Amino acid sequence: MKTENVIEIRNLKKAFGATPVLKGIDLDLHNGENIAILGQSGTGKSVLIKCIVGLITADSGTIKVIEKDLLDLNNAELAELRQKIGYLFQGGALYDSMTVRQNLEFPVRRTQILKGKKNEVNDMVKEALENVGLLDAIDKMPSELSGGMKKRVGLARTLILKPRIILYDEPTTGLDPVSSGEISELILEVQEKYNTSSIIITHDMKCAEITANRLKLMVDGKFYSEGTFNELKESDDKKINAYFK
Ligand SMILES: Nc1ncnc2c1ncn2[C@@H]1O[C@H](COP(=O)(O)OP(=O)(O)OP(=O)(O)O)[C@@H](O)[C@H]1O
Repeated sequence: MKTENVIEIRNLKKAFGATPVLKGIDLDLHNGENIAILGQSGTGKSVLIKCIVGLITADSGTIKVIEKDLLDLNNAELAELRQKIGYLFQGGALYDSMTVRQNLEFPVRRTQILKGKKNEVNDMVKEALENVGLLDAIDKMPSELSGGMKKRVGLARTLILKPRIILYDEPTTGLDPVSSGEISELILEVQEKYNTSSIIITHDMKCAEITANRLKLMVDGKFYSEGTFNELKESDDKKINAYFK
C-alpha cells in the first residue's frame, strides 16, 4: 500500500537578501507520523515551518499540503488549508489580556462556522482543556500560569480546531525536565488520539525520543541525515552523534 503523505516538499529554497537559508529541502510527512527536526540554531528550521504555513514565501521548489500545492492557492484557499494546520509557536503566544477561556474561543470565533453557537463553543473549549489536563484553569489569566501550563493552553488552543497537521516550534524550550517530559507525552497522546501528523522542531533529545517516529537532522539549510532515534543514536557520524552526548 502506498504511504499517504500529508506534506510533500521538494527542492525548497529560500534566501533572505544575498543569504541563502534553505538550500534544497526535501521532506515527506506521512499520515499519522511525527517527525522531529534537529539542527543547530540558525540552520533554517523555523523558516521551513513558516514556509509550510505560508507565513514566508519560498523562492523556488514545491510544498504540497494535503494534496494541495501551496503556491497555486489563492488567499481564500490558503486560509481554508491553514485551518487544517495547527502551529504552536515557541512561546505559546497567548494573549495576556484574555482569560484562558477567551484565548481558546479566539480561533474558533475567527472561523465563523460556529458564530452564535455559544454552547458548542463552550463545549469545545472545555474538551480541549480537559485533553491537556487544565480544565481548572479555564478562568485564569495567562500571568497566573506556569511556563508548562502556558504551553499546555497553547496546545489546547491549537487542538480546538482539530487540525490534521500540527507544527511545533521548540515545544519544551524553557521548561524543567519534568514539565518537558509531560509536554512530550502530551504531544504523543495528541498524535494517538486525534491521528494528527506533526513536525516537531526541538533541541530536546528526550522530546525527540518520546514524540518522534523519525528524526531528521538539518545542517546548513539541507537535510543531512534521517532515521529513528535509535538508528541515529548508533551512528558513528560526528555531526549526528554530537546530539546524543
Ligand atoms: N524574516 C527574516 N528576514 C531575514 N532573515 C531571516 C528571517 N527569518 C529568519 N531569518 C534568518 O534565517 C536564518 C535561519 O533562521 P531560523 O529561525 O529558521 O533558524 P532555526 O534553525 O529555527 O534556529 P533556532 O534553533 O535558533 O530557532 C537565520 O540566520 C535568521 O537570521
